[in-house]
Amino acid sequence: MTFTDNLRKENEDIFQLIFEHPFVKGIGKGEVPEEALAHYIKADFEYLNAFMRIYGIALSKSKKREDINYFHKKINFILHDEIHPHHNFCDHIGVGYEELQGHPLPPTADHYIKHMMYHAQSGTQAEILAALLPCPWTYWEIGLELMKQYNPAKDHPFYDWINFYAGERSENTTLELRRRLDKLASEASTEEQINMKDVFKKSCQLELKFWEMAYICEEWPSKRKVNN
Ligand SMILES: Cc1ncc(C[n+]2csc(CCO)c2C)c(N)n1
Repeated sequence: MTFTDNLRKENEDIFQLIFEHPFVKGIGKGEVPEEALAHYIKADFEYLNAFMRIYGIALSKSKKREDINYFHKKINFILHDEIHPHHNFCDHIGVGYEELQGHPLPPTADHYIKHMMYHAQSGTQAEILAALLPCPWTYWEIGLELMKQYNPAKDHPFYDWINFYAGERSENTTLELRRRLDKLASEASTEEQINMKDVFKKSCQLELKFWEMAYICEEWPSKRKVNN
């Protein structure tokens, strides 16, 4: 069993909670409240910006040309392809993508981004990849799960979203990141491996909390909101 096989096994409970989350199930059923979709896009646009910056930090810590090329390509993929699923949600609610950009981050998205950013700034390449991997991995498996359970037809409102994440490129992103993390783990000390496991688990937990954040339209507390 590889290091990342073990990571997956140790976090089976969180993966299941993600598949069972009402937002995720709602994508499968084609029924997600409009406010939840808008809240998700507002936070996720900023999340993608942060993700690219973190790839940029990983790039700046790379010694090999091949690694520099890898992170460069991954930034490009987010810029030009990862936005398609966002457009699917925006089109469904009839709101322009630009309207949902530049909003402040709700608490959970802020926490998730700062968690990744902390490990990117202070950690080894292995630690950075451990923080990033749950992002593509949980989405790929969500895509597969929704495909299996709902087998959406072309007229399903989230056909594009589900097909994007169940597809080959989503699989390749996950498998490539796993391969890289497995290699780094094989060269890491036991202490470093324990740290990588903790970082990976926290990102899985924050993936779950991100869905919940969007579903409940989580906001920072303020007097105005408490009073009315
Ligand atoms: C909270 C959150 N988690 C994961 C994704 C999906 N995602 C974002 S960037 C990327 C590519 C990684 O190379 C993938 C799969 C998302 N949109 N939002």
